[in-house]
Amino acid sequence: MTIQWFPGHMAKARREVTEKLKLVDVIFELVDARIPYSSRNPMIEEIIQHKPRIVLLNKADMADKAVTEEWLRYYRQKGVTALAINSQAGTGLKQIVQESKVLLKDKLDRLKSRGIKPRAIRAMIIGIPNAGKSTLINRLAGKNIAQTGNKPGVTKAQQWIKVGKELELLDTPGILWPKFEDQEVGTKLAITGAIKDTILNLQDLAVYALRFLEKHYPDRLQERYKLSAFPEDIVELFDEIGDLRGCRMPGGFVDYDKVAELVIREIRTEKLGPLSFERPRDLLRDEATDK
Ligand SMILES: Nc1nc2c(ncn2[C@@H]2O[C@H](COP(=O)(O)OP(=O)(O)OP(=O)(O)O)[C@@H](O)[C@H]2O)c(=O)[nH]1
Repeated sequence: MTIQWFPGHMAKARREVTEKLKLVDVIFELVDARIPYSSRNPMIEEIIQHKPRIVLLNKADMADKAVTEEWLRYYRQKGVTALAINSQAGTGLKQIVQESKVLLKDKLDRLKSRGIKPRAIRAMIIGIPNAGKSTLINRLAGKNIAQTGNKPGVTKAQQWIKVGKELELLDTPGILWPKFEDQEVGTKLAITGAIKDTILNLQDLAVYALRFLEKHYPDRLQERYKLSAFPEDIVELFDEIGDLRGCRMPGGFVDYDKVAELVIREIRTEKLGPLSFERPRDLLRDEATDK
């Protein structure tokens, strides 16, 4: 979905989420497991206040397993419940209900002690565009309710979706904006396909991605593009990939736009395997330098 996040739109999105907050016991904050930091709303804590929250690292099938484990540990250390899930295949979803019960145990016990009949836990999903909110809603509902893909959701009366006996989910998710004013965040969102009609230059994206792969996944890069060694100069790397894949302009020169497009497409379609573009240790380093 392409949303123009003007201040007015942000205020409206925030208002909508705040309104719905009153209806639920717990928030499911959906992020992209490949970029858990960049795919978050920068104001999420401020917006949801003290509402219990579970962070769902979605698209875990596309992320580096070992790095996802690091993220889970990172959240655990912060006292935040986090789960790795794949909404498309439906893996990890049972745990969402279990963890919600754990998180809300005190509240439910309190209600019970006051003689209030136990009721289902009420939840809503919040996330930035393309995080997989509709896919998750449909999976949890067990049928096609929310519209998936990259189109704006259809506005309709709010409904509760029953997820077994113990959970009720708002059928419309809360959509919030990412921290796109940060250039690196924008780049990662574009590489992972969260920003579709990118205003960022494709060659810039590919340069960033190739440098990142060189550093963190050198073997996969080498294998995919049959590189004998890593050239010092990024232009040479573009040349090698272009030569190998026949990305040429009419005169026979390497077409760098074509190389960039190819590299980004192959990353998005997992031709280089599952990749994670940020690690908690980068974040911890940033937090340390901020102080
Ligand atoms: N591989 C993989 N793809 C997923 C997963 N979850 C969602 N997707 C894909 O990600 C894309 C976006 O999913 P949506 O459910 O439309 O995302 P959304 O958050 O509702 O998006 P908006 O409507 O733009 O707010 C779709 O192409 C989904 O098929 C997942 O766990 N794994």
